[in-house]
Amino acid sequence: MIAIGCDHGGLDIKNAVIEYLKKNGIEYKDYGCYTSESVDYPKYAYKVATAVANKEAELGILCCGTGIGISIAANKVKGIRAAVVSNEFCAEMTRRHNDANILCMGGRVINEEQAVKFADIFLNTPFEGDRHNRRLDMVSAIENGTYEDK
Ligand SMILES: O=C(CO)[C@H](O)[C@H](O)COP(=O)(O)O
Repeated sequence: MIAIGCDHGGLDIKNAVIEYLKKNGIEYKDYGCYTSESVDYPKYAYKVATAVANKEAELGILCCGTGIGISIAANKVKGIRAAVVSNEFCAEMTRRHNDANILCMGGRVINEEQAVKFADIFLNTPFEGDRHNRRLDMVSAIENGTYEDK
């Protein structure tokens, strides 16, 4: 299951991605928001990030105006690696190298077609493992307060 959410700035691209998920028979849960009324992005970041961190969802997608605020908020949840993406290369590499578990995009930065393309790449690209595991272990150690700078 894919967890998806947005604020008012990301609503249109989120809806475009939802259409893509439906067309491709990909199971998803939409955590809101659902209208263009102004809302606060941390609320939706928290809902999607906790669903991913608790393994209720395999991956998440979050959209706000820039993708930045909602990624900052999502990354406060332990175990989350949320990445803002605005090109195809980064959509691919954040899965291959960073094992990102939430894709963040900005509705004031990219269009609906790009959002669907980046989501498609993100959802279909595997993590490469190998040397990247060592680096992600270091990231986890920073998160857990056990990192030793030597
Ligand atoms: O991009 C965002 C956060 O990074 C928000 O969507 C943006 O800040 C909302 O702005 P406004 O309240 O002016 O519509």
